[in-house]
Amino acid sequence: MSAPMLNVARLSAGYGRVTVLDGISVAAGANGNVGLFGPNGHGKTTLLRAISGLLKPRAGAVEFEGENITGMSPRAIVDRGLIHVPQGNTLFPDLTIADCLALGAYTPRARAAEEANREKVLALFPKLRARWRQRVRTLSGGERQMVSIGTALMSHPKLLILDEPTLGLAPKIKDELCKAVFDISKSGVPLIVVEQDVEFLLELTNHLYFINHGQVETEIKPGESLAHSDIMAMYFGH
Ligand SMILES: Nc1ncnc2c1ncn2[C@@H]1O[C@H](COP(=O)(O)OP(=O)(O)OP(=O)(O)O)[C@@H](O)[C@H]1O
Repeated sequence: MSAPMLNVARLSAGYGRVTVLDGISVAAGANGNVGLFGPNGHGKTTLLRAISGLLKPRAGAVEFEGENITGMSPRAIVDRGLIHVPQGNTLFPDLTIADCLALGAYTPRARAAEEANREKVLALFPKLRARWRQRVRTLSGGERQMVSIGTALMSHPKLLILDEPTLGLAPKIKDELCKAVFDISKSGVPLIVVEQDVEFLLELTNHLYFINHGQVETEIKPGESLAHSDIMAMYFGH
C-alpha cells in the first residue's frame, strides 16, 4: 500500500465563534478514491475549504506530498496540484467557456500542459466545444458544472477534490457527469468526493469517511465493505 498524498491531522476550523471541525483527521490519494458523506451542515465543505486554503485552519496540519501546506494561500496550493471544485456555481458569469478553461491553466505547471489538457476536457465534455464562446451566465446548470470540472482539470491536478458534483442536476445530465467523473478517475487522477448519492459514492470510492458533528464518526477503509443499508442507517442514526 502506498503512502497517502494528502494527510489531514487533527484539523480544527470554523467561522467566527463557531467551531465546525474539531480535530478531524483524514487521508487520501493512496490507493483509489476517497468519499466523504454525512448529514448536511456537519462540516464536509468546511473540511474541503480548509484543505484547499479557502479557510485558514485554527489548529492541526494539512500535508500534501510530504509538504506542510497548512495556512498556505489557495494559489500556492493549486500550484502544487491540489485542486478543489467547490459546491455550486462559482464561475464568473461573464466569462466564456474558453476564458474559464484558459484561467484554469494559469499556473506555470498547468500552462506547460495546457493544450493537452484542453483536448482532454473537450473529449470528456464534447458539449463544451460547440459552446466554446458562450458566456457562463447563458449555460445550463449541468454545462456550468462541466466547465467547473473542466477548469479544474486545466489546473493539471495531482489530486482532485469534488464537492457534490451532481447536486441539483436532472437525471440525464447527472449520468453524464457521473460517467465523466469515473473517466477522470480512470485517467489516473485520485479523487476526494463529497456526494449525497450513496450508490455513486460506493461505486466510485473505496475509502469512506462518515462525517458527523465535525468529526470522523466512522471510517470504512479499502477492502472493508459496507452495504447501502448500513450507510442509510448512519445517515438516519439507527
Ligand atoms: N461562511 C460561513 N460562515 C459561517 N458559518 C458557516 C459558513 N459556511 C458554513 N458555515 C456553517 O458551518 C457548518 C458546516 O457547514 P458545511 O457547509 O461545512 O457542512 P456540510 O457538511 O458540507 O453540509 P452540506 O452537505 O449541506 O454542504 C454549518 O453549520 C454552516 O452553517
